[in-house]
Amino acid sequence: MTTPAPGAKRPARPHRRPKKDPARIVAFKALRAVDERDAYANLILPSLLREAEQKGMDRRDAALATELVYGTLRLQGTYDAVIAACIDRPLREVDPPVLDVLSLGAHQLLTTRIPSHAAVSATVELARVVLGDGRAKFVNAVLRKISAQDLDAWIRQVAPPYEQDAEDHLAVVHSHPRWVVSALWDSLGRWQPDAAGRAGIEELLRADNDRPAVTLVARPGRADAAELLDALPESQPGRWSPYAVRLAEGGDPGGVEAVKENRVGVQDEGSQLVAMALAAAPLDGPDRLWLDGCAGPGGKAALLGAIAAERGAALVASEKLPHRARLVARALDGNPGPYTVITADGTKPAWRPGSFDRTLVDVPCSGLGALRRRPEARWRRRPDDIAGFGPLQRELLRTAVQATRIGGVVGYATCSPHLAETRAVVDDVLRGEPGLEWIDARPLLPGVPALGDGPDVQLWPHLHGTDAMYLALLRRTA
Ligand SMILES: C[S@@+](CC[C@H](N)C(=O)[O-])C[C@H]1O[C@@H](n2cnc3c(N)ncnc32)[C@H](O)[C@@H]1O
Repeated sequence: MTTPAPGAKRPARPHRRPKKDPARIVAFKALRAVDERDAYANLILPSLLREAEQKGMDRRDAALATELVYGTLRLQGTYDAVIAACIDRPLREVDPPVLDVLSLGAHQLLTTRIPSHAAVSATVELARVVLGDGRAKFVNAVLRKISAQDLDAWIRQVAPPYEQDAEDHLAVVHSHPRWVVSALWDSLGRWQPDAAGRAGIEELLRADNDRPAVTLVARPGRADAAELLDALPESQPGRWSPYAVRLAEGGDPGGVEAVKENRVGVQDEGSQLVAMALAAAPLDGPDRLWLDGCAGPGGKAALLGAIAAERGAALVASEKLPHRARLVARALDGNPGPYTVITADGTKPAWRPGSFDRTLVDVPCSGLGALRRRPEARWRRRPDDIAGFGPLQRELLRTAVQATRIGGVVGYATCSPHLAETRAVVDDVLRGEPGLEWIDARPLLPGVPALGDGPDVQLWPHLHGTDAMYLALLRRTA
């Protein structure tokens, strides 16, 4: 081989086709769908994985794609701050697909164990496939800057010091919008005043970024937790609910026979506790007919239906949206006792006042209590959404009260700890309805610690290992 003479033009490198890496391509497609079409990662990813598996993607690649999507979405706020420090224009001027590739690269470099050189080269190859060679060069340059230091060093560089602006610091470090940090901190301070310092809020924000275990519910009368624990290696009993079983990491509920038979469902332990507490609230007089007024997709309805059946009571499960009412019907299918699923607007009741002995309204809310399950939700929500839910939440609680007989019990639940969606709603309705008595919910969640000073309860991911469910129980007295 002859060496070119000094100064001679180098021969052009033969064009090499980029290597297609199925895991990263799936991860990129999922991020695009979340970004472009407001898709939910937990819905879009399984369908993309199925498609890729049909084309030969193996389980290891599927696991990598899953980790890349959830990890990138969870720490998006932190990665955005790092990427912004590595480019010379505002982030909003970067094309969204380029930003998605950069975020995937930042995640691999700063949070996974993938060696830096492999993270950069695999992400640049991805960029060549999905963005083209020109933009891949830009990706390469930015990723090389990111790889110059580790996550801690980047955070020291891009987050304001805690002492200077605590909320902004926490927002960058724990990748939550600032207003969400602020709302969660207010609520934690209200419920856990002794554990709402810096350490407390950081534990909560960290818990939002942890992947939650998949929890099953053994619907009473149809299955029991012991049967599941025997059948599922490395599964663990629930912490608080006797019906709960936590799957081992990576466990797939779709493969569990009892889930296929609908005797067992997938349900966070916090949701199980809400249904159990409503069912356990003391009642004078008959206990025959229960209502779930906001039932879709049917998790709580299925547990309530099973408990009601054991007691000889019937359940009416009502849901406004027809497609969600169909999910409720599926969740209740095979329930051992009587039940009816109806499609109805809970604010325009399809039942006579005072019909029910127990009523649950698990109202539509911001979902700020389930951020660990829906990593993209925190970036979609806006502070205005909270006020937007308020009138409907109050109206649904008021109609639930009217639906319940005197002496009966109403449960108001949200999957949000935001004070404007929890205490403030119940306080307002109580002010306008003199015939209501607040029931202390704490004794109805036996063994569950750190429930505050009552009478309502707020669960927390970092303290209870559940979603941040809120529950108030009211008895109709007049
Ligand atoms: C938080 S979800 C309920 C979750 C359910 N309890 C479970 O555990 O599976 C709230 C539900 O209320 C429904 N909804 C919204 N507005 C409603 C209304 N006006 N009347 C009845 N249901 C409504 C939503 O469609 C949604 O399915």
